[in-house]
Amino acid sequence: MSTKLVLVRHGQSVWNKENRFTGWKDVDLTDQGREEARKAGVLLKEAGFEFDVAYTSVLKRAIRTLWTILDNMDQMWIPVIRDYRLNERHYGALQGLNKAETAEKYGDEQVLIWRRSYDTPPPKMDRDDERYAGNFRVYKGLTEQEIPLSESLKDTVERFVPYFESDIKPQIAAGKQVLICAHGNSLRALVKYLGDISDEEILKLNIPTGIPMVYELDDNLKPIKNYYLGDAEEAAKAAEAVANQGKA
Ligand SMILES: O=C(O)[C@H](O)COP(=O)(O)O
Repeated sequence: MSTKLVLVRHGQSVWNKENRFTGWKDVDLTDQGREEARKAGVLLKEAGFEFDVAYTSVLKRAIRTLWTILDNMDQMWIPVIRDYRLNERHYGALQGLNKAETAEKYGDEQVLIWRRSYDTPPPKMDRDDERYAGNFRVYKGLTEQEIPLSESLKDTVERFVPYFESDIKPQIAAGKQVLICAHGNSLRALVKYLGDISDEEILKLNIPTGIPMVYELDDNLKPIKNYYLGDAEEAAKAAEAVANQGKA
């Protein structure tokens, strides 16, 4: 028997459009992002998905994408769990900077390391920075250790995977159809873990906005196969465009 798990990166956000490092900044979707979310909902509905529970981050670009998907599937009634552990990887002091301009200043190679290396985090944000997540009510219940100043993908794996194991995996194991709506790098963290992808290989993975990614899992919840719903060529092109965002 195979179980399906669906992952969706939020639709295009305002800072995706402006090509700025976003991380934990709570920016909303653009009109294009809303349209991507609508299309994702239609694709999932047409493919016959019936979700039992959905998980998302505490960032509005992912939450609104999830709402839009469920609205278009007429499944807004299912339980939705928001948790900061699904948040985007924290981009540290880079948050807010333009990616191409940062590449002009520091070089494509350095920006690739900050964006895609497994264990090199971007430069840290200071705790007295107004952007520090501890200043926002949504994160008030977290300890200082839980509020990142910057994260590598490895740090994001260490934040997200234990939550996946303790909270999401038991639902899948119980036969529930689960939808996860999150972010480019928090989903890369999960994909790395699910597929046991090496630290080197994960560098090449870029996840496009708003395209549902379906995982078929075996009884041990190991992936049998995974694919994007809809036009595969369009998904590949969109992933390539994400890869190029960090070039001068
Ligand atoms: O946080 C961000 O800027 C994006 O959501 C993901 O960015 P990346 O593709 O540059 O890692």
